[in-house]
Amino acid sequence: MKKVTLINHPLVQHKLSFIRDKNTGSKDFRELIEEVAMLMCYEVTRDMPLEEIEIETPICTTKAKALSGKKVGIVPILRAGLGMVDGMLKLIPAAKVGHIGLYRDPETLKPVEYYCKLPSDIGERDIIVTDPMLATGGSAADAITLLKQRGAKSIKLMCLIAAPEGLEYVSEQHLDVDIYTAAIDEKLNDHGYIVPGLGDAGDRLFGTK
Ligand SMILES: O=P(O)(O)OC[C@H]1O[C@H](OP(=O)(O)OP(=O)(O)O)[C@H](O)[C@@H]1O
Ligand SMILES: O=c1cc[nH]c(=O)[nH]1
Ligand SMILES: [Mg+2]
Repeated sequence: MKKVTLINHPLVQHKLSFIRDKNTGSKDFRELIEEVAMLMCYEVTRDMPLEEIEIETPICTTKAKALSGKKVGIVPILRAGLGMVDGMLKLIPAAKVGHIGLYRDPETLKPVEYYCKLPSDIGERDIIVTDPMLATGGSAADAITLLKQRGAKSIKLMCLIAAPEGLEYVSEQHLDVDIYTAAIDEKLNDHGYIVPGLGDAGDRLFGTK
């Protein structure tokens, strides 16, 4: 199994509690997801390569560090993954954003694809797939398969809450993908929702319930 990293920074955990709370409305829910995504992005990009450059401070010339030109692609799984994009773009403004539209059929719980638009140089980018919820893992696994079919070679998955079932499924299907999550919850219920979870992330973000 590839690495699963639990991001248990106190700020992330604190904000996640308010995200889970059913009394948190859409405005606060959106803002908190954006903030947590930014904090998580800091960890997910920890292995970005650096190179040495020369700069001039007001005092003298010195060697300094800069990101070594490795390009990043952020790929949210629509809809809910969109909520994590702006926070990440604040830290990596040069990243390009691809979109994969999937919804989970409520009867079969299988993902259904309805949209895909990716940067043309996807194979040269470090891809971070975002989706707050990793439940059965079907949506994330299909999105990653699609990315690989389109040429992506370096892929990480970033979610907020993962069920053990989803972690196992994605890890089995994609041995080469590291997964980052802020929580590993107990289980799925009979409708495929994460317990305790946060409910339906897309509906809470966009007020569609
Ligand atoms: O791991 P899985 O069992 O596949 O479930 C997780 C998926 O379900 C949710 O999306 P949903 O189908 O509700 O679409 P939405 O984001 O448009 O609401 C969620 O955002 C994930 O994409
Ligand atoms: O708990 C869950 C499971 C799938 N999708 C969600 O939005 N929430
Ligand atoms: Mg939804």
